[in-house]
Amino acid sequence: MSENCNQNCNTYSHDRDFSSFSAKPHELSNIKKVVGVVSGKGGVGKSLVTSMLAVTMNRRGYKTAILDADITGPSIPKAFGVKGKAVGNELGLFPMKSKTGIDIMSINLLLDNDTDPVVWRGPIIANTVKQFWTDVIWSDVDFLFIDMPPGTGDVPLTVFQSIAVDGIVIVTSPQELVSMIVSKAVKMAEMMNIPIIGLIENMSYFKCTDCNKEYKIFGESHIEEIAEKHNIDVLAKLPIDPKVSAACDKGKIEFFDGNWLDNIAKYLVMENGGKKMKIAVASENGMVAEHFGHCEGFYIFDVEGNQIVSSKSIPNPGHKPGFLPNFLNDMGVNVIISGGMGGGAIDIFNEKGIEVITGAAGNAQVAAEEYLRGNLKSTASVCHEHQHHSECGH
Ligand SMILES: Nc1ncnc2c1ncn2[C@@H]1O[C@H](COP(=O)(O)OP(=O)(O)OP(=O)(O)O)[C@@H](O)[C@H]1O
Repeated sequence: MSENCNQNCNTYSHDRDFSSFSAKPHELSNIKKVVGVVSGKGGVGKSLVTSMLAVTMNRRGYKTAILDADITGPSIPKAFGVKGKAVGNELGLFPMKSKTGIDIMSINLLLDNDTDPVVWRGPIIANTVKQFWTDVIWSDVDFLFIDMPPGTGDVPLTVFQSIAVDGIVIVTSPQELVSMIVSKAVKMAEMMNIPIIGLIENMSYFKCTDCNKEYKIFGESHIEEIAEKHNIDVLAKLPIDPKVSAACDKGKIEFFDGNWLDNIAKYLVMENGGKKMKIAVASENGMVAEHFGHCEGFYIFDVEGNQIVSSKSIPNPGHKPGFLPNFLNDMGVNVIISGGMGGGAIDIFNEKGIEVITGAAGNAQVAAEEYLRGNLKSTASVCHEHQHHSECGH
């Protein structure tokens, strides 16, 4: 890790230097950035945030992976619906792939029975995590997210000593204890000289779907004051969302709908120097089309380093159920922007790991540029057949 960095620099751009860590990654691994997700105490949604971060970056076209270091409470495979046993050969152990291509390694993918409890002592747990780093072949990973063991005790400390983590995200919930818990996590990061990317407050509020009112179920948040005290950023506030917990329970976290992690995604993209991606905009006379399925054509914008470097316009090849999302996926599109879109098309895009932005309007290129600046948020609006006479691309 760079000598120039201290915990206050709030950046995690480091040259990969593994010399000061006790464990080296597998020689066939190629990992660009390692982001640890920590919590001062259990049950605040650390695993959920880890999963959503990996999904969010995967949707942006990055190769992402999750190392489930929460050995005694491994919940990542279940959230992704990944079952079975990870395989290995004489070279090493291979992670298992989620439906949208996220690499996952977890103790639950090695146990005979995933309901077997892991009743190991701290050093064995820490050693297992170390092996997930040294013995697993993580090939061509842009972002490896580590779901850290909960708390700030011996096990996470040993893991941090072993693995070259580029930065950590601290997950909290809005409770009285938070100030103390965050302080502990910050101190741990300081001791290890690991940059803190920022704070994520989970279960921040609950939004009533009938009246749209927000209720602070766990009380008022003090996250801003806490963040200011430690000179770190609040990157996201996640609501309590029954759809999210249902998605976890059904193994479908990859298909969550929500843009709560856009800020942190933007930050990670910038820190990675931007990247190549393709944005498609459903268009009508150069403007964002109101209805995806029956749009005139698509602008395809090639992006490098967060800038549009080229664009082309292609006619709509025809509207058949399910056809267009697959067509755009085959073109390597990572993001689709439209006015409205049918639920069926949104589901297929989500399954393919393509980010969907609906509710956009105005000039097509400006919409793509606004997306890149982080200013274009999806309204998540779904067209229904009766509203648009089946024109939204079901
Ligand atoms: N914002 C949320 N909305 C709805 N459900 C949530 C939310 N956050 C977490 N949950 C649910 O709460 C449970 C605990 O979350 P999770 O496993 O992510 O916590 P954790 O901090 O990793 O726990 P531990 O530290 O014990 O491993 C899960 O069932 C998850 O689906």
